[in-house]
Amino acid sequence: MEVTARAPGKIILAGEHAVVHGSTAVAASIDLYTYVHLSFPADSDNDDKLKLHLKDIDLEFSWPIGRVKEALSKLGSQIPSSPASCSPEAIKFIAALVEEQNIPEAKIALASGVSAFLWLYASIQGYKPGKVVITSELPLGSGLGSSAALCVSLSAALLALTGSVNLDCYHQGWLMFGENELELVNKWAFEGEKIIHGRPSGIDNTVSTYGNMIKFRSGELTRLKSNMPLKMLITNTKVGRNTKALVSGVSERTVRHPIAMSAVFKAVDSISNEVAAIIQSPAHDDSTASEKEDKLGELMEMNQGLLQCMGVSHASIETVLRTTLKYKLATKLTGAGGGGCVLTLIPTLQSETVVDKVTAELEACGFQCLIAGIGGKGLQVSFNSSS
Ligand SMILES: Nc1ncnc2c1ncn2[C@@H]1O[C@H](COP(=O)(O)OP(=O)(O)OP(=O)(O)O)[C@@H](O)[C@H]1O
Ligand SMILES: C[C@@](O)(CCO)CC(=O)[O-]
Ligand SMILES: [Mg+2]
Repeated sequence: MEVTARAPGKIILAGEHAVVHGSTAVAASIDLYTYVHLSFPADSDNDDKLKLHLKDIDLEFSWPIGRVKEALSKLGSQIPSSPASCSPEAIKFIAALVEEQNIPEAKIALASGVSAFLWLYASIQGYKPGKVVITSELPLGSGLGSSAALCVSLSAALLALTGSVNLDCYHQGWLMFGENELELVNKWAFEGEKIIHGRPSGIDNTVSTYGNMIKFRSGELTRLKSNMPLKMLITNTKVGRNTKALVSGVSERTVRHPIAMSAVFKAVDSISNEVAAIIQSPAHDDSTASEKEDKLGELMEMNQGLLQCMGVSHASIETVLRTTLKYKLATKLTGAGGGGCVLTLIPTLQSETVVDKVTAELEACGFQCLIAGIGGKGLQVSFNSSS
């Protein structure tokens, strides 16, 4: 038995960080995916290992399944249908299993992803030998939700082979889960995100699971029906950063300045609600379409100012802002900030020459630009071994 699951990355149009503190945020999936392939050895193989291959990072891990069982079974068994948090005690046992693998120092950021893998695997599949191969089209640790795409695709592949999922409809070899299964995957993915992020709001795993465009507040999801074609230039500053550290930095600032920060979060909440309303409102002609784009651009600039207030901008992000401003284009960071990726709104009537010029100028600074499709499908699985 084998399965492949894929889950998309995301952009946040408004509300990152503030969403951790109860504000509304708006996010959309993008057409870059993380793929997880899960297979079990045949009984005749006599293979008693749990193997993890991070293919594009060129790292392979292997644990005797008895070793995983010895480390984790003292904590009692998990029930696949009841997502549970990884306790601090379990984190310690898992950290020991990861340490045994001697991840090279330059790739040590992957340790939290491998820990999330071990927790999700043992919780959903128990102590069964198996092999997981992961590939990703997303840049890791860059604000495009690589951690959530990993946790969603992994939880889905693991749950798909428990034999208790309903498959909803057929789409070019990729199948979609039913509503109850999506909810279960999303809950497990959130538990994985907790291991990687510390204190996630849940927006990244939710948009990766459900796809399209969503409004999210305090764990509540509202699906948005976009009435606006959106084109965003995504610039990867290639400055490495870590979502966990940035999220805890904002929390520390909130402890130091509770009243000021609460006003900032309230302003972000209003911006996100306005962004959601603009995206959903119909445009009757070209002029209302361009008015909507102007408003959206202005709200993105306002949100960026407030993110700077929270302390999550970065010199590289400011360089992107200055560069795009020369072409009168609105820009904000996306995801946790501190480097990573930045969004620039490209108005539908914008000439290609301007897009080419701004891209060339950004790439001359050493950044990497891409235009991704926005608002596509969320999680999908395939039982076809060739996909
Ligand atoms: N394909 C993958 N394989 C292994 N680990 C991964 C993979 N994708 C993500 N991770 C784990 O997630 C970490 C990056 O997560 P982080 O939340 O910091 O960034 P992000 O999710 O890309 O951005 P953001 O949370 O701002 O959207 C990596 O360092 C690694 O531990
Ligand atoms: C920074 C943050 O708001 C978004 C990261 O993509 C963290 C979270 O919501 O979990
Ligand atoms: Mg993340």
